[in-house]
Amino acid sequence: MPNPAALELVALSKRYGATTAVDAIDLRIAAGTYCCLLGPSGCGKSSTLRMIAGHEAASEGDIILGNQNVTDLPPARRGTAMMFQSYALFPHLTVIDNVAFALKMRGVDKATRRRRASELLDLVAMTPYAGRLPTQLSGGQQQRVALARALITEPQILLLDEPLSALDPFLRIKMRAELKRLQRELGITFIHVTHGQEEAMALADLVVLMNGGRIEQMGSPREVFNRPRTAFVARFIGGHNVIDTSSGAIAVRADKLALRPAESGPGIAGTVTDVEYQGTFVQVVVKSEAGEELIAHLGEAAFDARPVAVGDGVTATWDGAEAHVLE
Ligand SMILES: Nc1ncnc2c1ncn2[C@@H]1O[C@H](COP(=O)(O)OP(=O)(O)OP(=O)(O)O)[C@@H](O)[C@H]1O
Repeated sequence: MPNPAALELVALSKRYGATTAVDAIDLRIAAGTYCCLLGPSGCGKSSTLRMIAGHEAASEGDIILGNQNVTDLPPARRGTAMMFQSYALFPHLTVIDNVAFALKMRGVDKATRRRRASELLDLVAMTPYAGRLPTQLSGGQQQRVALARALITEPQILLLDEPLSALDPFLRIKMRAELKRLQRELGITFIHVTHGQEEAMALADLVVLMNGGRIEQMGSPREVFNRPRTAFVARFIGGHNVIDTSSGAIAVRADKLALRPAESGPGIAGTVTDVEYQGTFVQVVVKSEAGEELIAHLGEAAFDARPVAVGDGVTATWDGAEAHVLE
């Protein structure tokens, strides 16, 4: 693999007629990073990815890969490769011919093509399936072939558009671990579009959370989870309560909320509306007098020490140090 290069987006925008899908975003991704573009449907993740790939022209701004401005280069000359959600394998070609396809297009001789394709099949543990057709493979196997096919051009950056969304939950978690392993082994940059916050947290070195065509917050999963900048981030990333106080909105993690008996001092008074046992914790939903829902994740021992039931009056409290002021 060639030396991986850093990627920089400079005031990058995409407009479709009157719709601004991506609104002047600035982003720098260090070489060898696993980056997840995360956000709700329509926030501009795929448009950003397609502009990096060159499948979509930028309306404004620049895409710099290493020290080359690739904004106006065709996809094949950028040093990027894309893996699609549908895998897009050629149904009439065997697994090995699917993987070798890009090299054939580039006029590479047959022996070299076969050797490189075999190496990549080995990398994704698909060597025993080299002679099969795509229809004779499971979803997870098709995905491995699609990965091998994208990697054969030795990209500096692999772009993945919702790569796990077609898989069942069990396979999704298994393939998620494989993607991470592959990225670590290859040492190249992966940019992975997802709307799943759990997926992004599990995979990313860098989470880029988008909202309405802009970057709402970026950082390591722990930074974003522990220091959400806005109410949108706290809600989207989950596991937080967004609470309006007299001095503005704050976020408090569900596992940092404690429940005391009713009228036991400062806090938010409310009524328990739901109790769910979740194995490692008990989720208690409290409806405040103002009608807001608060979620508390109590450790099993803490719950057993002071159990609550639906209909109980409680006061939700938190340590001041656990309250994150939101913009
Ligand atoms: N080809 C297009 N023509 C017109 N509008 C488009 C086109 N592609 C995307 N859009 C619009 O641009 C905005 C961003 O779309 P984009 O596909 O980038 O979002 P996304 O975050 O990837 O969403 P999803 O998770 O649903 O794929 C949306 O409002 C979408 O409707």
